[in-house]
Amino acid sequence: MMLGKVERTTSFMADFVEKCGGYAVVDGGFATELERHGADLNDPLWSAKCLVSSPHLIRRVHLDYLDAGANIIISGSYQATIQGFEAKGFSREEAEALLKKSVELAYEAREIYYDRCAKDSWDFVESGRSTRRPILVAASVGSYGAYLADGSEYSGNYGDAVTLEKLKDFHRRRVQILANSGADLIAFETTPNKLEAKAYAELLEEEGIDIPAWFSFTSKDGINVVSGDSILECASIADSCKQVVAVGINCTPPRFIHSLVSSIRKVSSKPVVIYPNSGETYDAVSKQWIRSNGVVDEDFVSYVEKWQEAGASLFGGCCRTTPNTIRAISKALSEKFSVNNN
Ligand SMILES: C[S+](C)CC[C@H](N)C(=O)O
Ligand SMILES: N[C@@H](CCS)C(=O)O
Ligand SMILES: [Zn+2]
Repeated sequence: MMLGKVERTTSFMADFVEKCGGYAVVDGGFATELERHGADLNDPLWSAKCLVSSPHLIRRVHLDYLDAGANIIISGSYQATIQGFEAKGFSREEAEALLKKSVELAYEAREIYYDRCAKDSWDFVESGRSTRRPILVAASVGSYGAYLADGSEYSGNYGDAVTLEKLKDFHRRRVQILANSGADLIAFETTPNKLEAKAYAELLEEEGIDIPAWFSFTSKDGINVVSGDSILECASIADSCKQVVAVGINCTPPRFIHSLVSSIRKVSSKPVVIYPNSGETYDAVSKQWIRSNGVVDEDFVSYVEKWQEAGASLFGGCCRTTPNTIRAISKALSEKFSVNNN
C-alpha cells in the first residue's frame, strides 16, 4: 500500500532511527568547530559569515563529522537570515543563494564521504551488496534571538513588540527557501520560548511545508526552556504539529538533559533528539565561551547511555563539542547496542 505524505512524515524519523540500528548519531558543534579551525566568528552573521568567506571549511567540518560517525549533519544556516545578509549589503537574491549554498555544502560533503567509502570499501557488505550508512542533511534554522546576535537565544526575552505574527514573518521566506533546497528535513534549533515554537508550527502549516522538521529547545535549569516557559508546553506544541518528526533539546549543559528527556516523553511519543553543548557559558559581548564545568568527551559518553534509557533516540553535540565527542558517542552506542543484540 502506498503511504500518503502525512503518514510518511509521521514515521519518517522513527523509520530512519530503525534503519540506523535503533539510534541515530547527530553531528557536533558546527560554528565552534569552524572556530577551532581558525575562523573568526566575531560578526553579526556568526557562523553564516563562513558561507561567504570559507565554504571549503564548512565542507571540511561536515566531512569531519561524517568521518566521526554522524547520521545527520546540520547545515550552516543557523544564523544565515535574509535580513542579516541584507544588513551586510547583500541583495535579496544573493542572500537566498547563500541559504541554498549552506545545504549544498552539506550535500557535497555527503557525496564526498560516500565516494570515499566506496573507494576504500569501508562500507558494510551484506549479501554481496554494499549498504551505505544512512545520512540525512538537516537545514538549520536558528531563532529570531540568534539573528539578533546578542545571545538572545539564551534568554528568549524578545519583549512585547515581538508578536507571533512578527516571528512568522521573520522566518517565512527562509523556511520556504530551505524547504525547497533539497534538504531532508529542517532543524529548528536552540528554540528559547514557546512563542517561537508556535510560530514555527503555524508557519509549517500555513506554507504547506512538505519536508519534515524537528523542534529543539534550549534550557538552563532542566525544567523550563530558557525563557521560563515550561518544556512540557513547548514539547506539546511540537508534538501537535504534524510535520514535526522529532522533539528535543540542544545547546544545553549535559547535566540538565536527563530530566528534560523525561519531561518530553511525558507529552510526546515522537523520537527525542538531544545534542547538548559542552557545559560552558557563552558571553555574547565578546562572543567567547567561558569555562565553567565543561564536560570532557568521556563524561559525555557515560551520560548518553542514561539519556538513551530515559527515551532519547538521536544523540549528538552542540557548541564546543567536537568530532571526538561524536566519535565517542557513536562508539558507546554501537557497543551498547551490539551487547543488547547479542
Ligand atoms: C548559539 S549562540 C553561541 C550563537 C551566537 C549568537 N547568536 C551570537 O551571534 O552571538
Ligand atoms: N547548529 C548550530 C547550533 C548553534 S546553537 C551550530 O552547531 O553551530
Ligand atoms: Zn549550540
